[in-house]
Amino acid sequence: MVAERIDGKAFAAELRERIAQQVAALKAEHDLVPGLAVVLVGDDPASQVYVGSKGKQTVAAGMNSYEHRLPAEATQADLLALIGRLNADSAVHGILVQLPLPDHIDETEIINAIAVKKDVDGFTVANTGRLATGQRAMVPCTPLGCLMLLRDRLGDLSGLNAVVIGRSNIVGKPMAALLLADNATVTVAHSRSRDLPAITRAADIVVAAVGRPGMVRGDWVKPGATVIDVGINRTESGLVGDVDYDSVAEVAGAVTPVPGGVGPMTIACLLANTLTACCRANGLPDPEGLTP
Ligand SMILES: NC(=O)C1=CN([C@@H]2O[C@H](COP(=O)(O)OP(=O)(O)OC[C@H]3O[C@@H](n4cnc5c(N)ncnc54)[C@H](OP(=O)(O)O)[C@@H]3O)[C@@H](O)[C@H]2O)C=CC1
Ligand SMILES: Nc1nc(=O)c2c([nH]1)NC[C@@H]1CN(c3ccc(C(=O)N[C@@H](CCC(=O)O)C(=O)O)cc3)C=[N+]21
Repeated sequence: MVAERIDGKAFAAELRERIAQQVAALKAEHDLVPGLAVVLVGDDPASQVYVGSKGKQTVAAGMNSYEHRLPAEATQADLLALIGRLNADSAVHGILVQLPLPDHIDETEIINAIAVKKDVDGFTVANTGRLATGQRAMVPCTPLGCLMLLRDRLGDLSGLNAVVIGRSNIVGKPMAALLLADNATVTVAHSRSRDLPAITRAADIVVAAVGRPGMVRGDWVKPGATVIDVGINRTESGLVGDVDYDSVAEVAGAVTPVPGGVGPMTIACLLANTLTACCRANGLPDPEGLTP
């Protein structure tokens, strides 16, 4: 058996097309243009690439993009002042502070300074708590993108066994919260988990968000399972995920590639969240099909 290759790149392109149509309607009917501010501190090359493609795709969807690049030496006070200005700017509906931040910056304080309604990453403690308790939240982009791919392939997730490998605040934990809200039976594995291959072999859904190239292999996977690879690892042989694609594809029912899987969905969901934030800021209903 050869697994279906889940084409996240194509799915993301369709999603961006739908978003562009809804953005055009918002402009025509309400004279509103969603605005996304992206803050980048320092000159990390990977972050530069992401921020660049976020800006381009934001504009391509008909929204306004505001880029704020600060030097690596920027202080906590500089960043807090910038976020304060963006919070008060009515043209800005979404704010994203690219992570990681330099070591001298208190990341938690910066994230929680973002207005909850403009927190398009869903990283503030308020949105995290809202997601965990089933209240209307801004949902982190990467897990939201993974959920869309899973629902598209599997339909109703009720009762399925899902294993999330990784428990970070930005991927693993919100992924687990979304799967639980969709009535999956959720296991969260991490570096202290014992016998990970046995845990994943019981799963109908595996989401790997670890940062270890090729960790999940074919003999870790239940035949027919759906495997979502969040990992982005830069190696000598190029960009690879946390899943050993070739061996997993011999066993799984479907698997996302890297590149071309979850990554493009992350950026499309950032645009989705920016549109959602703009609608909510103006008392309009949530856009169709872009929220969980
Ligand atoms: N495609 C996309 O859009 C995105 C991709 N990424 C990528 O996803 C990956 C994960 O990112 P992120 O969540 O931020 O990473 P973190 O480093 O914050 O978290 C990694 C998690 O993996 C766990 N882990 C580490 N080693 C093992 C192991 N041997 N066995 C089991 N679990 C292990 C850690 O466990 P413990 O908690 O015990 O330390 C931790 O919970 C990275 O490759 C990152 O680049 C991230 C964001 C977006
Ligand atoms: N505040 C914040 N929010 C984030 O969402 C955030 C962040 N900080 N810091 C870094 C991580 C990582 N991340 C990715 C986005 C797109 C791709 C992506 O488009 N990847 C392409 C390949 C890109 C390439 O070739 O490098 C793909 O997988 O096909 C990957 C990773 C968002 N992150």
